[in-house]
Amino acid sequence: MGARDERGAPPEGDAAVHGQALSKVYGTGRRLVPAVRDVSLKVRASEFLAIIGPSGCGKTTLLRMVAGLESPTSGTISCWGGPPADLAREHRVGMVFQDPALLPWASLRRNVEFVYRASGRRPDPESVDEILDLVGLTSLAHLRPHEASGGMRQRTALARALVMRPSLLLMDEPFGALDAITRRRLNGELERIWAAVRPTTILITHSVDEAVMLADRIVVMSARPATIVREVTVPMPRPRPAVPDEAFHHAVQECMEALDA
Ligand SMILES: Nc1ncnc2c1ncn2[C@@H]1O[C@H](COP(=O)(O)OP(=O)(O)OP(=O)(O)O)[C@@H](O)[C@H]1O
Repeated sequence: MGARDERGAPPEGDAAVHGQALSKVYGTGRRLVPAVRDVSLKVRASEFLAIIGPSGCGKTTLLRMVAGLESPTSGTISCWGGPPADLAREHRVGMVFQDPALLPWASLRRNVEFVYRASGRRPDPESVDEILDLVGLTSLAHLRPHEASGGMRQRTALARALVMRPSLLLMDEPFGALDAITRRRLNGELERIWAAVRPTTILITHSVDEAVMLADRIVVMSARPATIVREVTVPMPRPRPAVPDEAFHHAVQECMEALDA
């Protein structure tokens, strides 16, 4: 596999993320927990991939291997042709979790700026302004997390993940704790924000509708240990239609069938 180039584009013919025969078994001795089994997947640069599957099947484990936070028991994983940990070290990975984990004493803006400080850099005010504008927080950036709504806190988490323009955006149930109305609104906003930045993205979600609304391709996993049971391509144009169309319903149906199989 070739070396990465500076623009973040994968070398010709390579995937941005490439996992080959990935397996992960937790534990030792007689207390082994197989979490992921023989998963091979490629994610193209600027592709939006969603992962769905039964609760506890191993989705987070797979994402953690892509992030370089967990080593596979067997198989290989590379990001832009190198080890995932290299990408993380270069601050080219943005992550969003269900819990936004913001600093409670700092304003939303300072929470975004903190990403720079945590990586030993000075905050770039222009980039911070730009990302706050993109996530719709400009006029609310002075609030502290406890003064903000759940949706605002999750928008802040998204701004933190995107402010340093990562090559790779990894999201693990980012809207799982939000009410249905806020979640739906944020899905629409995420699609708009993502289209403006277009990082290579992997989203874990329990919502089939959310996966279809946002992703170019959906990987459906089996019960634990997670294996890929189906890949569903979502042929809908972007921006995605506000009202679900036939292609939407068809993709949802395909995912549901794969989950029920
Ligand atoms: N650090 C760990 N040590 C031991 N077992 C673990 C560890 N992390 C996860 N597991 C186990 O691996 C399995 C897969 O967990 P994982 O969190 O990857 O699943 P998931 O599909 O993301 O779950 P959910 O949908 O509920 O978020 C579970 O049985 C879990 O208990």
